[in-house]
Amino acid sequence: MTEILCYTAFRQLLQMFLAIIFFHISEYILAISIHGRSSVTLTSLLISKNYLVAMICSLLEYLLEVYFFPGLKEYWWISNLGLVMVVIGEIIRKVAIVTAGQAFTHRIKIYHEEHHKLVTSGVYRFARHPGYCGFFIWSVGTQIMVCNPLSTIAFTIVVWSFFAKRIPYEEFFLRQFFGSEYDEYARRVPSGVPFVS
Ligand SMILES: C[S@@+](CC[C@H](N)C(=O)[O-])C[C@H]1O[C@@H](n2cnc3c(N)ncnc32)[C@H](O)[C@@H]1O
Repeated sequence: MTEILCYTAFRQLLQMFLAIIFFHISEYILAISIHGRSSVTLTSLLISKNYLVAMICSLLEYLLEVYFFPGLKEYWWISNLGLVMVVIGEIIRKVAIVTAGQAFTHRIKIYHEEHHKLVTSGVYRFARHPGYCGFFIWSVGTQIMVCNPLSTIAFTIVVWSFFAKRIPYEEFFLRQFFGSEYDEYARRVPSGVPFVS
């Protein structure tokens, strides 16, 4: 039992830490390579206080469950499904960042800059918010990967609610910037986040 527990905990926690480290460092490096070092701050690491609290809660849940209910962590098909979600979510998000290029800023633009063009090509042909779609899949995937039932539900609700508010706010400005071009784009392409129109 100790052996299984050690192997399971070691592998799942290692996968989670690697996923998190890779996500944040690649996000920062991409931001620097697209916008230049002088325009990028540490906020591009995307590590907020709320995010840290969520990750610490998920780690606590993991440690408590691996101790009290070790059997819960042995559903490897569920854990591997989470791993697949992490990889797919990461790919979708990074492809979105590269496709949008300079248009992809971590802070929502509220003033139209001349070089800001509407991106509707590549992955933006299939979803208006592939970056958010990718993050949603990635974040929920991290919790499925470590077989954390409570955090899976909590992450789904919290991340979904965050995007359900952020998307209309972001689109309010996109409609101001691009007018009917954005209306027409929004009519034909889904948001990419479930149940957000
Ligand atoms: C964090 S990025 C997220 C982009 C997009 N919502 C996504 O999930 O891929 C936010 C910035 O992207 C810009 N943006 C969002 N969709 C865009 C599009 N289709 N074309 C150009 N800029 C876009 C917004 O103006 C905002 O400043």
